[in-house]
Amino acid sequence: MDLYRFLIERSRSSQRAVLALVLISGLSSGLMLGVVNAAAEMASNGKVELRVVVMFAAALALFVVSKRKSMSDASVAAERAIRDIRVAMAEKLRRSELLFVEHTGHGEIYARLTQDTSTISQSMPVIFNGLQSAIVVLAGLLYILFISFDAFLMTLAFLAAAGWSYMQRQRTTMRDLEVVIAKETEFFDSLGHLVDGFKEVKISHRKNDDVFERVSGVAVETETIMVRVVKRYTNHLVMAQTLIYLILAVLVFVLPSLEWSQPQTIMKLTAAVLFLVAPLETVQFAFHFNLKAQVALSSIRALEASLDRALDREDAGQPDPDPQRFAGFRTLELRSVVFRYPGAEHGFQIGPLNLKVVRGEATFIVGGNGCGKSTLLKVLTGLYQPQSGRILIDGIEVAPAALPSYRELFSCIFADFHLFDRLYGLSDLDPARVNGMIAEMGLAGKTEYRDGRFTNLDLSTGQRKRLALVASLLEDKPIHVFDEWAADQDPEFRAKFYDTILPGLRAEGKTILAVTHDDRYFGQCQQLVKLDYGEFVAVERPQGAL
Ligand SMILES: Nc1ncnc2c1ncn2[C@@H]1O[C@H](COP(=O)(O)OP(=O)(O)OP(=O)(O)O)[C@@H](O)[C@H]1O
Repeated sequence: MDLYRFLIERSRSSQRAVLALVLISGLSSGLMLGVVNAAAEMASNGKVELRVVVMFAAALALFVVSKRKSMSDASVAAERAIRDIRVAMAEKLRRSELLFVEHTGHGEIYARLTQDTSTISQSMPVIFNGLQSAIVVLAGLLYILFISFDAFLMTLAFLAAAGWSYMQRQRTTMRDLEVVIAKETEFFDSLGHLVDGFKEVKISHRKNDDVFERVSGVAVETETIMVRVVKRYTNHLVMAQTLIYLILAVLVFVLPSLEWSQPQTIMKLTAAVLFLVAPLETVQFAFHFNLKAQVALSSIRALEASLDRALDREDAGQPDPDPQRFAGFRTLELRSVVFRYPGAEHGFQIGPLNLKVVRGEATFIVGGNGCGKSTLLKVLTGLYQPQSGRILIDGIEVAPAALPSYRELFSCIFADFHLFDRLYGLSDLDPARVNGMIAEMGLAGKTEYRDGRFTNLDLSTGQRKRLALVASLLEDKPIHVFDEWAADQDPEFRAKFYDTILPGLRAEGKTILAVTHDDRYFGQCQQLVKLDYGEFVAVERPQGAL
């Protein structure tokens, strides 16, 4: 039922109007059967009356109008459904917590938003067509009932047998389709590894073979299940058609031997049963697509439910964050903050941590690999919410509802930053100023800011970081966060970063939080924080600090 509600909600016409159109087109088609049969009978008696011709024309006109309108509504509804799902999911995705997105495979999101949505959209017109055909079948059955009760009972019994046999298999098919959907997610994931890890794959033929085997293996598994599903479907289709032909056989071979049967009645019944063949096939087709669409919709709903659970409560349903709310801050503090990664049995933990960051100062964070420096930055910037402890601005706790505004304080270049081709979130930029900054970063001739986007992002890691720095400086936020920014720079840019850029930012009143290993530049910070296994082992003012 979820699927029907979903389809009808997105139809242009009201729910009743859609059902009325389906009913009218089905009934008008049934009416044509009756009229044609009546005309045939009249023709055999020598004259076809004008009223029959008029009735046929009226039924045909009704059929054309209602069929066209209902089919176009179905297609519009299908496109609307895709748009609705995609927009709603993207909306939920952008409001969800970072941890959820980090832990959800890309394959899961892509498969739901591409494969499953198109399954639903392709199914919708077929399902609407199936509904109309079901009405035609119903009208045909009524017509048979009108001619002969025995023939009606027989046809009904045959159809019920076909329906019952179909229902028996439906659960198995549904389970198969669910497995196919899971396999498709796996396929997207393994394909993602092939593309993202292309260098590694290209350089080692054994790795190449293994990854390819995984991709093709999943494709073969999907094929095997789909072949099973399609075979079951075609078997059923053939069986249902065979039943129809059996009905015909009974009509033409058995009924004439019965005393009461008239040749004209048998002719009419034969025409009526033949008339049912095509709509019955359409109904079966629609059942098959209905099953596929239902399974696709359930998997979309499952991802939607996960997104709802992962909704960043502070980000959802709130007015837009206010970037100015904390912009004039003097101090930022962590008090007894503890953050632990959920899920894993011994999830990594940082804290309890106490730290005070003063406006206009630079805090450098140092520590060994995996000691929690990036995690600390995500907690400090409000991207991860601590399990306990508080974040204070000027001595006042940042309430959960204020977190989105708090996050607006920061401009970050994380170690795994994403370089956008456009300066999203910035408007009225002077391209000459942007290009001047690009030149200062030594990127002139490599990329350019033109027509609102960077002309080239195929840069070295260090160059990409420099371009990210241009974007970050343009954002003009009160706090700059750098996660090992200088690690990929040559000595010249490293020196420029520590000796010119950071002091320049401080001179503008900006606060700096930087993860670094460059001990020769520790004199450029006012606070040095040493982290070990998630705990601070030292928080000090380095010698020679300015
Ligand atoms: N999304 C995550 N889910 C679960 N555990 C994570 C996640 N991200 C990081 N970790 C774990 O947290 C620990 C600290 O990682 P983090 O990236 O904060 O360290 P780091 O000090 O920045 O390391 P590096 O210097 O190597 O960048 C690691 O053991 C890592 O496995």
